[in-house]
Amino acid sequence: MGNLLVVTVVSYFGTKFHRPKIIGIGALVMAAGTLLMALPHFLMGRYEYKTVATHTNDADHFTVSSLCSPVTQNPFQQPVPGNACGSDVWCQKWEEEGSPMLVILLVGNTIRGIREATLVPLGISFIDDYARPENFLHRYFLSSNEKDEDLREGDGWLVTDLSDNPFISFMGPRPQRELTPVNRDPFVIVGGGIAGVTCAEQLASQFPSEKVYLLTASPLVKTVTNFKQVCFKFTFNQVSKTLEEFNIEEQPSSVLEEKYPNLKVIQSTVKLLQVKQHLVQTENGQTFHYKKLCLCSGARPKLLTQDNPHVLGIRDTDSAQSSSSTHIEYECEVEKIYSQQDFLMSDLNKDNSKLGMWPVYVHLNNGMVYGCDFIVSATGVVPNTDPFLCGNNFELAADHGLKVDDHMRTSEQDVYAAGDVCTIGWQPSQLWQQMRLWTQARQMGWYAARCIAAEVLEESIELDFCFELFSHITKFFNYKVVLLGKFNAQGLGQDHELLLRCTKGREYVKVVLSGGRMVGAVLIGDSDLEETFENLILNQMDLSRYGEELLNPNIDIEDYFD
Ligand SMILES: NC(=O)c1ccc[n+]([C@@H]2O[C@H](COP(=O)([O-])OP(=O)(O)OC[C@H]3O[C@@H](n4cnc5c(N)ncnc54)[C@H](O)[C@@H]3O)[C@@H](O)[C@H]2O)c1
Repeated sequence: MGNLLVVTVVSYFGTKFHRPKIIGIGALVMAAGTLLMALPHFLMGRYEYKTVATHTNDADHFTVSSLCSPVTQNPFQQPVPGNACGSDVWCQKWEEEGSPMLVILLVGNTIRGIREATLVPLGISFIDDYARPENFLHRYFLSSNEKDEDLREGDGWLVTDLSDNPFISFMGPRPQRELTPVNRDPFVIVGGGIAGVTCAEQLASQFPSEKVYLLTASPLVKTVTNFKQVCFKFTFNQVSKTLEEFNIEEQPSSVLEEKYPNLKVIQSTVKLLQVKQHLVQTENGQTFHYKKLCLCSGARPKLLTQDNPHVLGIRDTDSAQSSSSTHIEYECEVEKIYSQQDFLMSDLNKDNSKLGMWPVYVHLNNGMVYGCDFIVSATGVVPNTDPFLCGNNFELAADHGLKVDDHMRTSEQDVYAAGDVCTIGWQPSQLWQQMRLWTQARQMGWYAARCIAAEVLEESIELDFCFELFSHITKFFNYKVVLLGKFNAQGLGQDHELLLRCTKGREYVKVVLSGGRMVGAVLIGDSDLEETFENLILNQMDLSRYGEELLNPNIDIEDYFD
């Protein structure tokens, strides 16, 4: 009864929590129920016989009669030596005591039954999730429908914590049966950022009859809205090849699940990955056996020091400006960060005692020392790879990202990666570089899903065109900003020239030329040059003869190159 009362609730909600803990709580409940069941034994006093079985000469014949009945119902009734029961008074008393005892027994048994609800569905599913396929217990628990159920649930469960061998010695030799293959979830994606969500959406729509699991540590997921491949007003029907604009919205996971019925979002941090077993485990105790896994766990701000609470991390402040209240130290690195206590005890304090008391001090490698209220560390990001590395053999890039090939595959089989967590391992095009930005996270998530699909469907796939030319559109102080190719002359050394055009309050245009060819551009404001420049960069047309005319505002450059 207890089992029936709670089994539905426990099976449904139990999986959302740490199952061993719930099973432990179930064991405590069972202990309480068992104690309650034992209670009448101590409350009732000595056991008194209410009936007696009398043996007659006929060996097979017993007569049962009530000792409480004043009237003998059976001619063969014998008096029971030492029996106090014979009066109506005593029998009445016994019945009065009996009913609460029965209630206690009933309640105890019901509470005890509750334990079944935690042990059976959660226990069996826990073993299913955690036991390795080659493990005998796994085989035993999952494939032995014909075996005795109590043994499976009870005794077998007790030895779960033991290793295989003692169990096998106890149970006898391993049955020579074929191992039932682990039922794998087709697609598992880790990370509810832009890369993970894009990948999950793409897979869910391409494989509507397959389950897609998105496991994410964050309570909200980041979704792309208002996506458009940039379309320019001058060439109305033409869509840009690489430029795209979209908004990012944080939304509850239910929005995704409603849109894609085969997509399930699990809000729990992944704490373990075993690539050999194709197994992912989350903090809430759930385990997923994947066919294809895509890791999109993003990156976290790189901190100058982990130990000081006065050092805060943010992702990017590329554009710190000097003002009367801002002082910038150029061409230096942080040598060391001191807490107040450490600083006062250090040698530096002797020469810098005029600095006064500050919560935190920073020593730069140009010799300068500053006291501060807090330090903002905006020194880039570190890919979130920690939970995936232990016991696996991922190849990492110099920036600690998971190295991926041109199909977004990591070095481990069936594991893909996209977004900030990965670092490209292929030779990039001359005009593209990896930067950890929204645009690339979306493109990589989308392309990773297409690569996974191609492999599942045994189709071939080419590196997507978005990796041909670096392009990024964003907003800065409400000005549209377009970055194209080697917009900062990255990797060009001295081998480049710059053309600039600036109209105060309206636009800023910078073009990077190398060998007479356009290789990059920065467009701020409403220049409307992005499509033309995208084409010029992709075509690699020789522009030497146009010189500075290229940015002459009186020339309609669109017509010029049409
Ligand atoms: N400006 C900002 O503050 C900011 C912050 C984050 C991301 N971004 C943008 O997003 C881009 C990256 O997108 P992305 O999708 O690669 O990363 P992301 O940082 O947007 O998302 C990573 C996701 O992975 C989840 N995650 C991390 N570790 C996990 C774990 N062990 N188990 C389960 N989930 C885990 C996080 O909860 C998060 O949902 C960046 O390039 C950047 O442009 C910007």
